[in-house]
Amino acid sequence: MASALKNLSTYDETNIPDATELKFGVVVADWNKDITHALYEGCLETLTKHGALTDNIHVIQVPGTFELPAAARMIATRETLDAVICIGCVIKGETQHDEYINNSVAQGLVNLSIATGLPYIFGVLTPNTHQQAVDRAGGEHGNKGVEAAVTGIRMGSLYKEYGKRKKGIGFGR
Ligand SMILES: Nc1c(NC[C@H](O)[C@H](O)[C@H](O)CO)[nH]c(=O)[nH]c1=O
Ligand SMILES: CC(=O)[C@@H](O)COP(=O)(O)O
Repeated sequence: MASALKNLSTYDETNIPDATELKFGVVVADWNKDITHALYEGCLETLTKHGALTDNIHVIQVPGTFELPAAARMIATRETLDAVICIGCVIKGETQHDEYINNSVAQGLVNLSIATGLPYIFGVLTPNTHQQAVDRAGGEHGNKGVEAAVTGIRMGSLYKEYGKRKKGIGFGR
């Protein structure tokens, strides 16, 4: 459903687990900093609103959206996490460069999620114009960072419950 029809900041708050025990990685791209920092603020505010502790939110910055999967994997290797939220904004230019970035990052994060079991959240805007990005980074269509945080909490809670093998049974954490 288009963001114009479903505000990105609107969600059922009765269907959100408590995040107090959850640990998050948050990776933020520097490109389009005005947008990505607004997304990050929305994400952080939502995580803490639902109980996440700031000590359990590990934040790193990368040059661009294309670098999100690699950095997400790095932080997931260094820290014991329940979800990794990736934040970026790729604005269409004159060439197809945006498509290569967006498709690669989306596939890369899905591959990481499936291969490791740990949830990697695609908090990336892929607008045609800067205004479309503004509208989705706290503007008239809400904040994609809020949506990414809600997804991270829900998926992180599932991972904590179901994603880790019981000790002594097979591989994995
Ligand atoms: N044009 C945008 C980029 N481009 C940079 C790439 O993400 C990457 O850093 C570069 O290709 C080197 O690997 N990145 C964004 O996040 N947003 C853009 O609009
Ligand atoms: C999506 C991008 O990397 C963008 O800056 C590239 O712009 P262009 O396609 O005009 O080179």
